[in-house]
Amino acid sequence: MNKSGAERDHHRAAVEVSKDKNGIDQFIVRNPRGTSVKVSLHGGQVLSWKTERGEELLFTSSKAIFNPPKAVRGGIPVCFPQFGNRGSLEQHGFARNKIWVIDRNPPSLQPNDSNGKSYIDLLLKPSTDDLKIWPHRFEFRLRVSLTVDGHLTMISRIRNVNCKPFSFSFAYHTYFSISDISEVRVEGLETLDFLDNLCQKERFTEQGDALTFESEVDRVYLSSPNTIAVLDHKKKRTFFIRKEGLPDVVVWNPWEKKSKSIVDFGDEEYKQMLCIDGAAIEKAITLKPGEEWTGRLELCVIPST
Ligand SMILES: O=P(O)(O)OC[C@H]1O[C@@H](O)[C@H](O)[C@@H](O)[C@@H]1O
Repeated sequence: MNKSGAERDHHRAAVEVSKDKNGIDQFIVRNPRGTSVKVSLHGGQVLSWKTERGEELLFTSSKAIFNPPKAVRGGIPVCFPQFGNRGSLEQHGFARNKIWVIDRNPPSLQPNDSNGKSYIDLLLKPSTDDLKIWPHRFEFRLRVSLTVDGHLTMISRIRNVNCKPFSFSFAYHTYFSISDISEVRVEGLETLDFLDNLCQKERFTEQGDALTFESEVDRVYLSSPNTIAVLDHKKKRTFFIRKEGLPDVVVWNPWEKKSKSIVDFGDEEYKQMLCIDGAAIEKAITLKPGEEWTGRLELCVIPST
């Protein structure tokens, strides 16, 4: 067996397949230290990211509805080809509400991406019904991988396989699990401009301090640095979000009143979650025929004092 074949088998051996209660395949990608990521074919959604001690790093609502084709409240659903209600499609686009397929013969990783990673590739292509509401042929390859040190990387490659250009927006809608929203601060968004979804998407400028939370927040920060940190004082851990090809960052917490209006979300659960999404929203991505776009997100968590 040549090296790349052996390497591939190693990656495959690290992936376990199971079915959710609706019979839809989900995959658990493990690294040698026991860190794991669970990915569902439903929505191409990451549902869980656990440390070697079994600690869950992503939030999923206790009221989440596992009823395809609806996306599950939590984890990391992918918003494509539209973010939010900025367009004529359903909220956050259709990708999160589709059944994806697994690619059993994925192309090999870039040399700098292959070091000790276990990974899985999911694919989405538009159905005839999708083409009626969004008439653009695309191929979406989502690679979810885990390094030996437990870093979770998601790489989306979207290719235009049509004969005319199309444009889209995109977000990795990441629900971080936190101790308490009042104990958390976000660094990396200071002094940036943002569009406030709570004020008709009006543009404001953030002040010089790290973000802390004391009421509902629903914002798109523009042209952000490529590293953002979420510091959780009570849990004594910090999430680092590193992104490429994703200039914007969404910050969302529904707070008390909005939480009560979301059916698949507990009244008090806003305290234990914070969505920080690597995204491309303000300036739509346009692909000419044959062109491909890549959006990369790397998440890691480190203990802090
Ligand atoms: O309930 P959904 O469709 O998953 O969206 C949740 C939230 O997602 C956020 O990203 C949006 O900025 C919010 O406006 C929205 O309420």
